Amino acid sequence: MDGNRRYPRFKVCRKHCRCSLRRTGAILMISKVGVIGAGSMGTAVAQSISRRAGEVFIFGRKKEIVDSINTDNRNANYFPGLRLNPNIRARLMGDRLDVAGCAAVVIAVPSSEVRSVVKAAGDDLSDQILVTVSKGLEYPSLKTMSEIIRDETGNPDMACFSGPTFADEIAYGHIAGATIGAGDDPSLRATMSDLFGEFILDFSDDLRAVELCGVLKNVYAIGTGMWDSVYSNHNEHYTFLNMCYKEMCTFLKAISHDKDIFTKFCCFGDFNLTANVDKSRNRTLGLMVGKKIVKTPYLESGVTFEGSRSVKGIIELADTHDIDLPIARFVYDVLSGNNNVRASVDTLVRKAP
Ligand SMILES: NC(=O)c1ccc[n+]([C@@H]2O[C@H](COP(=O)([O-])OP(=O)(O)OC[C@H]3O[C@@H](n4cnc5c(N)ncnc54)[C@H](O)[C@@H]3O)[C@@H](O)[C@H]2O)c1
Ligand SMILES: O=P(O)(O)OC[C@H](O)CO
Repeated sequence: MDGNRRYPRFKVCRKHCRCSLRRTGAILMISKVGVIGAGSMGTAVAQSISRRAGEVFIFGRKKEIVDSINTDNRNANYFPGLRLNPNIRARLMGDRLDVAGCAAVVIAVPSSEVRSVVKAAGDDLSDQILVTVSKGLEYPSLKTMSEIIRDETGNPDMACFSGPTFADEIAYGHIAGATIGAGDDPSLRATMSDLFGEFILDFSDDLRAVELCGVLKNVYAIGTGMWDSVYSNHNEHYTFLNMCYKEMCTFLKAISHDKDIFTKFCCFGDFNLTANVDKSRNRTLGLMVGKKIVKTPYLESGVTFEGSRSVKGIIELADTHDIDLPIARFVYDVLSGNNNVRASVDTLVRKAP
């Protein structure tokens, strides 16, 4: 299906623009947005935003991808069949990031790279609105992406975007819901609504908790894949899914002041999507390790398996709140080389409260 056909080229309204950004009293247009990361999520988000903004610049580190976007309006590595909107241009990341004039910059690289990318950008990212879509937890600092970005840029204008949002489906313009995690500054929320106006949005003022939902759901998606590699009946699958969600919510209850987080897109929706749908890399990793199709270590594959990188951190973070996460520990144990998945799964069943 040609996703471009569903959205006529966005016309920048210069008079009564609904997309005006009202920061610090000034009326700004979404004339220019930066996206760091030319992988699947960076490209997808750029395509979505380009339907609502004047220009979108993708900053990539691979010359062939930058060239493919600029000469052929395609990201040949990630979406060879998708024609990118012509107002998307790509730039090679160099010593400086030329993000001057961008109303917002979206950070869409794997979580393990976020600190080095924003550190390298230094002052270039100090006065834009920064939005992270990366779902991970730094180890051993146990910091979320927004905490890392704030550390490195000193910029307080931070938000995150998280929900049941497979990149390819975003790129082709299919309906999706997402949670914006941001403080309660109404102008920041308004900017997010403008940028992500294609999505059904809900909001949380607990940015960290929204980010942790994205971390947790990846871990439990791996776990569900492992479980499903052993048990294949529907009752079994949904029983485990329920056990995972309960464990995730126990942790969130302890750390979040957002009492409604459990019903938001970043929590229920993203957990279900990632744990249930084989398109998920995290679920697929669990299935493949469980079925012994791949052995650990598998990280050399270059595939972005976020849950495997953050599982140790999430267990330690829960420990600091005196919370035990037996399913997360099971995931960590199997990923660390315990390849008797059936025995570990059976232990989980026996220990279930
Ligand atoms: N793909 C999805 O469906 C999806 C959806 C929501 C959120 N996310 C999150 O977005 C983040 C990125 O995932 P993705 O799916 O785009 O991964 P990806 O593997 O498709 O792409 C990652 C991109 O980042 C680039 N990159 C890596 N290190 C870099 C560096 N140091 N400097 C510049 N570029 C660098 C790679 O070259 C690659 O192009 C992850 O945290 C993921 O959880 C992904
Ligand atoms: O493919 P996954 O498992 O990295 O999941 C992608 C997104 O996070 C889904 O919202």
